[in-house]
Formats: sequence, C-alpha cells, structure tokens
Amino acid sequence: MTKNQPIIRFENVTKQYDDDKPILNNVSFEMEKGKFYTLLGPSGCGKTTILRLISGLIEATSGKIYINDKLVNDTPANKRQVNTVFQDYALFPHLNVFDNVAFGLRVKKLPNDVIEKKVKEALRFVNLQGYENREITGMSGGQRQRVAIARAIVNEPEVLLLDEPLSALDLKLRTEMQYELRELQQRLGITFVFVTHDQEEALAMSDEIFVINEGKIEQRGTPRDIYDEPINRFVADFIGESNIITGKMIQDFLVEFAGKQYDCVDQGFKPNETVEIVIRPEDLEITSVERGKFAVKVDSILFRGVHYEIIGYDEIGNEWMIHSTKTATIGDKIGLYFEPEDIHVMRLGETEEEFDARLESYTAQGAEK
Ligand SMILES: Nc1ncnc2c1ncn2[C@@H]1O[C@H](COP(=O)(O)OP(=O)(O)OP(=O)(O)O)[C@@H](O)[C@H]1O
Repeated sequence: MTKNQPIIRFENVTKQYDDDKPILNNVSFEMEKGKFYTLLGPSGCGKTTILRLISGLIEATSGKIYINDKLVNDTPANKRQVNTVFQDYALFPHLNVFDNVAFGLRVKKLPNDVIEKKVKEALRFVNLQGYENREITGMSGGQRQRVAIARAIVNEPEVLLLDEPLSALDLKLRTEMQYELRELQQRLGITFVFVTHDQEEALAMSDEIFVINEGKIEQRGTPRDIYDEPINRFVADFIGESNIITGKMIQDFLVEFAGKQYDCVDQGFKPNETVEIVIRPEDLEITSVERGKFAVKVDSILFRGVHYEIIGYDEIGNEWMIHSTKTATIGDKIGLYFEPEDIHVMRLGETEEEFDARLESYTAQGAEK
C-alpha cells in the first residue's frame, strides 16, 4: 500500500481520570491521509477516548497530539478540521433534514446561497437528494444515519470520526451501510476513523485496523495481516474464532502441540520455547483418521448457513472448532488435516516491534532463497 502523509499523530499519549488506572496508557501512532482506520476492541478499552482526544472534546493528561503536523493539544474542538458522527446520530428532532445539515454552517454565518449549495451537495453524497424538507422523526434508521453523515461532511473536514455509527441498525441495513460508508470514504478521499467492537465490520471496511485492549494498541495492520498473523492470544481471539493451544517450538520449522510434532513455517524461537498456536477453524479439513494429522472425537455440530461448526476434543482434551461444508456424526472420531502454513505460532509476551521484526526476517530469508 502506498504511504500517504500522516494526518494524525499521537506521541506517548496518556489519559487518566483522577488517580485511577490510565484509560489510555502511553499510546503512540500515526494515521495517514485518505485512509479508512478502524479502532477495534471490547467495551471500555478506550476507543471512544481516542476519538475524543482527536476531536478535542477531552484533553490528554500527557503526551502530544498532532493534526497535519501541528501540535493541537491546546487547540479547541471547533478549530480542528475534524467532525464526529455519533452512535445516536445526535440529530435535532424538531428540525427537518435541510436544517439539520445546515446547522453548523449557519452557526458559522455563511451566506444563504453558499449554505444551500453545500447542503445539497452533502445530501447528494449520501444519496438523500430530494429529502431536504423531510422531518427527522419520519425517517428510518439508515436514513437518519445518512443525515448525520451529511451533517458531518458538509463542513468539509479532513478527518471524519465515526463512533459505532452502525450499532443501532439491524443486520441487513448494517451490511448495506458498511458498503456505503466504505464507498463514501473512497469518493471523499478523507481520513475516516471508525470505532467498532465488531470484528467482521472492521475486517470488511478498513485499510488498517488498530486492535485495542485495556488502553493499549495490541496490534495494528491491514485486515489480512491481523487475521493471518495475530500477535497474541487476545488479538487471535478477538479477530475471529480461533483454536488457540499452548505448544512448544522444538526447533526452527518444527512445533509440538496436542502431543505430536508438526512442520511449520515459523522460526527464530529458542529451542523448546513455550508458544501459543493458532489454527483457524476454516483451515482444518475433515478427513479420515488415517489421513488426518490428528483426530478428534466430535462433541457437537451446528449448521451455520455457509458451513457446519463442529466442536471436537483431541486425545489430550484440547477443544477444536472446525468450520467445514462437510458434516460429521456426534460421537465419531474424525481426522483433521492442515498445511504447515495454517499453523500460526505466537511468542508469549512479544511486543509489536519484535513481532514485526520477526515477520520481516521471514520475508527477507524467503527472498534470499
Ligand atoms: N469522564 C470520565 N471519568 C472517568 N472515567 C471515564 C470517563 N469517561 C470514560 N471513562 C472510562 O474510560 C474507559 C474507556 O472508555 P471509552 O468510552 O473510551 O471505551 P470504549 O472502548 O469506547 O467502550 P464502548 O465500546 O463501551 O464505548 C471506561 O472504563 C470508562 O468508564
């Protein structure tokens, strides 16, 4: 991916209320212009706090925040080129669509003809042309959502912050709005910072995901990077269903778990180092016990629409989840097959820098071969 200029930069930012544990703890990152970023993490991990710090609704306890290379710690919210779309949309129910979108422009005392032009353009962007005189109370959830976005983009912000904007919508509308938002971001070409605790939404929409846990960024990367190479148990677990088992790296390219040794593609560990192994449920292929790399006894089966979700236990009692278009019979023993590259080995307590360096060394060595 091409690298654009940074638009937001956090340098060692900490946010703490009173003497409590910090809500954000020494967080540093950059976000580039024109990309779609998602802050993903469980409730209370600090996602909204990062948005509020960017928009200027709250102040950092320590550290520096830059927008467009300008230190903004002391810049008030209304002087930052940033707008927010809130979860509940925060629309004015007594105003119609036009007046809701025009509100900020009127506060800025722009001439009426300019306001009219800008509002119409913003409504066109969100496919609501012709809805100017509609009352907010008579609009659906998806339409209100679009009004809220129009109200934010009418100010031509450089950064749009979206705080769980789809959480109030039903599943079908939510999926439609995911497409719309992604497409809108590409048309506008501005930076979106989107907050969600839904990993599928994050994977579907983002250029880059920041996985956050307890006020720290556990891992940042493209959806593919994060899905394929989770840095630790938290990320692997949060970003989709996973089989995570403790194992041992015997030597380079050889790992032991569930009582057996397997070829893998990982290296750079100490001999016999304790590690955690991830194998995604869709990477386990059901086969005969003879052909399988190991066997499990089937405990339960659920039909999930696109696949069956099968839970089984291996000889030493590890639980395995399998996603397969093939089904099985409860109580039967089935073989499971996987390729060496389906095993992801995670070092315990590895920092993001160490993790990135290790992955890069694989690529470098791969290139030498
Ligand atoms: N004004 C405040 N005073 C004290 N604690 C606060 C204040 N505002 C937020 N917090 C705490 O900060 C933590 C992080 O909150 P934040 O809203 O950033 O989480 P979040 O990841 O956005 O979660 P959610 O998905 O539930 O909105 C929470 O534990 C919250 O209770």
